[in-house]
Amino acid sequence: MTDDRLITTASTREDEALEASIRPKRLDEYLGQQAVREQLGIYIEAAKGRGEALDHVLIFGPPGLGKTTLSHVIANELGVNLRQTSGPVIEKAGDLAALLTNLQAHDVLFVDEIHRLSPVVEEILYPAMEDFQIDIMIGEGPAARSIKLDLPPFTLIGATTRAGLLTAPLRDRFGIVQRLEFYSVDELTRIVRRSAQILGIACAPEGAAEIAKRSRGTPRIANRLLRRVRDYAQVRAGGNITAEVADAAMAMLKVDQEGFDELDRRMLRTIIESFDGGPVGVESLAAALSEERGTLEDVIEPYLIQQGYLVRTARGRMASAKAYRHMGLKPRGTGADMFDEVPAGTGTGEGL
Ligand SMILES: Nc1ncnc2c1ncn2[C@@H]1O[C@H](COP(=O)(O)OP(=O)(O)OP(=O)(O)O)[C@@H](O)[C@H]1O
Ligand SMILES: [Mg+2]
Repeated sequence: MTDDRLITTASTREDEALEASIRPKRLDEYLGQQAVREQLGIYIEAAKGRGEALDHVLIFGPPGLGKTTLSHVIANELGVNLRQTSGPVIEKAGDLAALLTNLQAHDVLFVDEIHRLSPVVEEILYPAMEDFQIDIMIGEGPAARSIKLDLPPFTLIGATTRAGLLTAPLRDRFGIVQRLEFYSVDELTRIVRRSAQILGIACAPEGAAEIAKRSRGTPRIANRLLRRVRDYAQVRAGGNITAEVADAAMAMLKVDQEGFDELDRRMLRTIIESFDGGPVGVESLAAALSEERGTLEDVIEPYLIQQGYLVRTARGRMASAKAYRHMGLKPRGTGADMFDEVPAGTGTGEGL
């Protein structure tokens, strides 16, 4: 269902095609994520200086924030090959063993959706990460025996949308853990301007800013909106993306001032109207919206929470006063606006 969302964070075939040209390849083209870039820059330089493989890296953050991109950037900066796979694709221990034994010294093995590795496969990964060794079983039945293979020193880069789903032993084996944050409007403006330049799109700075503002803090969405606004500009406005053209295009696309689309608004409206503002459990909410729980948790709510529209409590999700106002409704007297006005940790005083 979410696949036809314009602002879906999942990548589409059109994305993939343009990907190659606009995906940053070096650390200095990777915009935003200041702290992550600075730290990784140091770790990479240090590992290269010592002539060692970079320590294993875990990257987590919501879809479309640049996990895959960053992994490629790291391999490029290290000057090594990157082999790419993903958790659900590695079915048998042997699949992983084949990947590992084909690596060259200091190569990067990128495992996307690493939280979806099967437990048997994960077991193989532990000694591989720790000692660059794997135990594999040869043969079956009574004749079966286990042999130890040495691996070249390599760097495992794992990416996941939710670090909470990783088992503790796996998580502990990553020396470097980086969390990607939603991008600021300024950062996204720079990303839009860079993409427009590469794709040869005439985009005024104010037009780029307008697109950036509605991109839900997410570069993938920013790049996609840029392409849709370009189509509109080409047909209706002589090809130039100004602030007004961007605004008109986005109105047509039904992306509102905050970058929310139908599904975001439906989620907020459902909490407010069907569940009296919450708290409502994520399962009930998913059922009411006919969406998968995972989609709500990974794709929709992180940004709503970060922006303060949604509050996650032990008893479920609640709409904040900001959400009521955004939907053109008057906030409830108690719970809802309490979360909006009272700074965290100041207790329950005010509203009650
Ligand atoms: N820091 C950045 N600077 C510029 N462009 C970026 C940056 N991060 C990501 N992008 C762009 O955003 C798009 C999506 O990034 P990417 O595919 O790396 O996201 P992801 O986190 O791997 O998403 P998913 O969880 O769906 O796999 C890419 O097209 C890339 O060009
Ligand atoms: Mg990815």
